Amino acid sequence: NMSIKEVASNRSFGGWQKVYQHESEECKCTMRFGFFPPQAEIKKCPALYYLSGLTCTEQNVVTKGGTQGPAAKNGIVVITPDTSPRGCNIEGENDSYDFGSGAGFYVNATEDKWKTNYRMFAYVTKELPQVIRANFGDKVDGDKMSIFGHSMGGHGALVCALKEPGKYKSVSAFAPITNPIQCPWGQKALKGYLGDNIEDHKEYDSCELVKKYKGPVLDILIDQGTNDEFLKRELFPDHFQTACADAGVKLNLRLQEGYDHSYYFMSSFMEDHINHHAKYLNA
Ligand SMILES: N[C@@H](CCC(=O)N[C@@H](CSC=O)C(=O)NCC(=O)O)C(=O)O
Repeated sequence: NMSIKEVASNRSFGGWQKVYQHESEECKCTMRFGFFPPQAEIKKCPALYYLSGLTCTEQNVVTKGGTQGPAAKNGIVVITPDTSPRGCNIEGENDSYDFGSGAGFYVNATEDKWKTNYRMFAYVTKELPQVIRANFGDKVDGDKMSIFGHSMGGHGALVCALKEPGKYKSVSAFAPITNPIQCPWGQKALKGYLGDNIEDHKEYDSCELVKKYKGPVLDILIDQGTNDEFLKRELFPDHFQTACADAGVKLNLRLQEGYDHSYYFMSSFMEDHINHHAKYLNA
């Protein structure tokens, strides 16, 4: 079932910021996503997917990310999925901010309790692009996709690009969780969704995945605030920098003086990220 229902529509920067909902086959629940097609009436636009962080729905970036202006300027559709399945009645799904609802971590879960619904990797990389193609074939150029995200969503974006070589024309991230197998947020989520085998966790760890990446040349942009309250405990951009250097993958890691982990930080550099993707999407 590819049908979608509009739940919000607001004029913005000459386009329309939409929110849709649909019944997801992968997540077996109703999922929402933001959709901003700036020049829908004029030409088919390439698509840029944005993955949000812990506690977010599709709303956070729609209202605070500042994506619409730069997306309109570059003629890019921005698609912003939710961070997890919702309302699945799984025991414990709402118990913590960093696991379950709002914290899908963009994996395909294998643990019994979670595996039926928590399939955010398949949802983001396969189902949602199919839904977009089926509903907006006239608005969106389905062959041109890129991906970026924040924190848990920065991890998600890097993992999607590294696990699906060639699917995305470019990738970038704000303050990503780059080495989840070594940080508390990542260890909790990967153990909870995937079980105890560390080899399975490595399949969703950017530092591990970049070591064996064999796809088209990547040019990764990462912005990281130096006053980010999660930098030392959860994010480890230096680990990813070393892993990229060892693997010969181009990474532009920019340390932004005084910025924290919030949307104030991201909205400050949103235009740079969308310009980065435009270079590849509009080539
Ligand atoms: N003030 C925040 C603290 C936690 C936080 O910064 N959450 C981030 C994602 S963290 C990693 O994935 C976030 O995007 N929060 C939502 C927001 O709109 O800022 C909080 O209490 O959420």
